[in-house]
Amino acid sequence: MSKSPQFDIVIQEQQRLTDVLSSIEETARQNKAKIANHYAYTAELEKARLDSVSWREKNSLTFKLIENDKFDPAKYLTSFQMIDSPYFGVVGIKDTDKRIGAKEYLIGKQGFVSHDNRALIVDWRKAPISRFFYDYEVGEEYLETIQGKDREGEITRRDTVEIAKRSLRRIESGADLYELTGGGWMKNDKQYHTTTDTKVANQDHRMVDIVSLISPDQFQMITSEATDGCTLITGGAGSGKTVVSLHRLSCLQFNDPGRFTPDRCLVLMFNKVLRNYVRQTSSDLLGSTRVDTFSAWALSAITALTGKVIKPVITDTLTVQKKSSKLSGLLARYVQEVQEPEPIQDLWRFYGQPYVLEAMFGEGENEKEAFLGELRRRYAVRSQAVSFADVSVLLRLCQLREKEGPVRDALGWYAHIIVDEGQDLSLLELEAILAATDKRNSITLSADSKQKILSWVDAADFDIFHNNLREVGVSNEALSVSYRCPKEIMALAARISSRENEQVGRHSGVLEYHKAADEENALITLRRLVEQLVTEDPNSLTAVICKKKTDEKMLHKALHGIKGLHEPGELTFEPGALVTIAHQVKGVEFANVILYDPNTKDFRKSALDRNLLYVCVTRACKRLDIVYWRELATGLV
Ligand SMILES: Nc1ncnc2c1ncn2[C@@H]1O[C@H](COP(=O)(O)OP(=O)(O)OP(=O)(O)O)[C@@H](O)[C@H]1O
Repeated sequence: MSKSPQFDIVIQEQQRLTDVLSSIEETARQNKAKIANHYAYTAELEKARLDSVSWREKNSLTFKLIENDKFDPAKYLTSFQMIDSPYFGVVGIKDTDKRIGAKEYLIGKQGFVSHDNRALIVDWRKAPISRFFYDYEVGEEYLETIQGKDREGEITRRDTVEIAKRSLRRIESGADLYELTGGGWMKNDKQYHTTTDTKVANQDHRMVDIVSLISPDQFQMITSEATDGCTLITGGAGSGKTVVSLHRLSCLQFNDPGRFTPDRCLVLMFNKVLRNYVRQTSSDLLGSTRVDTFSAWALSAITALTGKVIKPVITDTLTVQKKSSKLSGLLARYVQEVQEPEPIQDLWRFYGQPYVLEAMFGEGENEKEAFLGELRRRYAVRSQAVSFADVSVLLRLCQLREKEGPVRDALGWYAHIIVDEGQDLSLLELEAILAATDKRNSITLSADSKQKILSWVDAADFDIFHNNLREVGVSNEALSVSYRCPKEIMALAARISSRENEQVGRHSGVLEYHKAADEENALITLRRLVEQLVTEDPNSLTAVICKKKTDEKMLHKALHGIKGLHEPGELTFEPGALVTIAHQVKGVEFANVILYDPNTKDFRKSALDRNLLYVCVTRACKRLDIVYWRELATGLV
């Protein structure tokens, strides 16, 4: 039997892991014993107090119990949760200070101090030390201030290790990759390992954390000291805006837990699909912090402000008018001039003001009259029929009416809010979010103007809000490398978006066009492709994306019976294949995307359609297939 080769680095790292694991176990054992001793002593004191007949002795024992409780080891001995995968990074330094000299740090998702008081693992959020890992290359000289002292030296090592179920699986060291395979440890050249590879291996296609992969510019944004005011993160599709925002909040919570408690933090996502996509990772990074859609949060904020539970009806023909930025200033004027105690009646009266009607309809006298008539009817019958478009107006109105100060979950409350996909929020929505933060207005806002896809939101709103943010302070950060899509797909995306500075992806993938003679043949091609992709790699996830809801149903029928095809309805991120529409996929990603029939009628030359096309093609992590039978939309040819 041939023996697998022995690599020194693997032997050393295995030994290190064994030492760290036994130290973690010994520390846990000793901590448990300390806690048990403490409780035994407490029980002894309590019994003695109960048995005592002298009040003087009872008092003395009560005092002892109070003192004893102050030193309860359970309060300060936090248990180490990451034993299966205790660290992911090894960084070596050679410090010019001889007392420090050569030293290696292990970087993990939780810090660990052993029973004999050695800091064995450093939490990745402890910036001064973890910066050695994230910010420097091997051979680079560093100059850092750590605990008030300037430190100089050279980085001697920067390796990434993968440990699963307490065993070492992989080491990336410089250009070398050591990997445990079925046949033992192998050494290969390092290849670009995408987060999709991790998803395929885990058979779970929701967002994965990137702590071991964070780039230097991402690390700077994540650990930025600007904790007050707004941090605006811009960047093209797949540049890491969402993951950077989530990791940034995780850092804030770690470094200032008293201020950024989970109940004072909020993460707002574009839609339910994106919320479900990030939830697992966000709860690992952010604990019980609420992650929700804007609408769900806004409804609960209205309840917090008014005590009313609102159930919006979906259809509203006046969405564009109700999302108009002009309403923002008019709400402030109305609140000054009119008093109306019932919140929804207040909303109908607001819309009925002449200056509001003017702003909503301009010269359109007939529309004004019709709307006014409807408002009078609603006011008379005390109608509660609020639409989704009314929600942000109502929320802002309730916030402006509130005079008492902070209201939990609704006004002046949050220490930090993350807003993802900010370009698709209206001015009123953005203002409501800002008003929900406390005096320090701490927000991370991510946005990409080339991914604005909602027709009822005015593109100028985001710029107005950005301009207004100057009052609370705004720092602008830009991400420029796309991590999601392969080169070929990014080159196509850059053509669609006409984005000159779009940096092409770092890895290669597949981009293929499949022209069919007619719809029937296009469906045959589609079926063949889906079958092929699902069979070739049953652990990956393929999304078939079309423009219209009616096509979604038709495609589902055409693919019926394929093994691994997801049921229609809410998207899940299990392996297999799914059919969805373009508007659902913003913010999420799939290993393979098949874009079905992106023709010139469905994707016209308008900016919105171009943006939607850009969103569709940039969802693909490995492979993009375009199946078509009509004239291809501009940008795709
Ligand atoms: N430094 C990195 N190294 C490797 N992968 C990364 C890195 N940063 C982000 N990624 C991966 O790139 C993908 C895109 O990240 P993310 O969804 O945060 O981008 P985004 O800018 O929000 O994209 P979009 O605008 O399309 O929503 C994810 O799979 C993420 O895990």
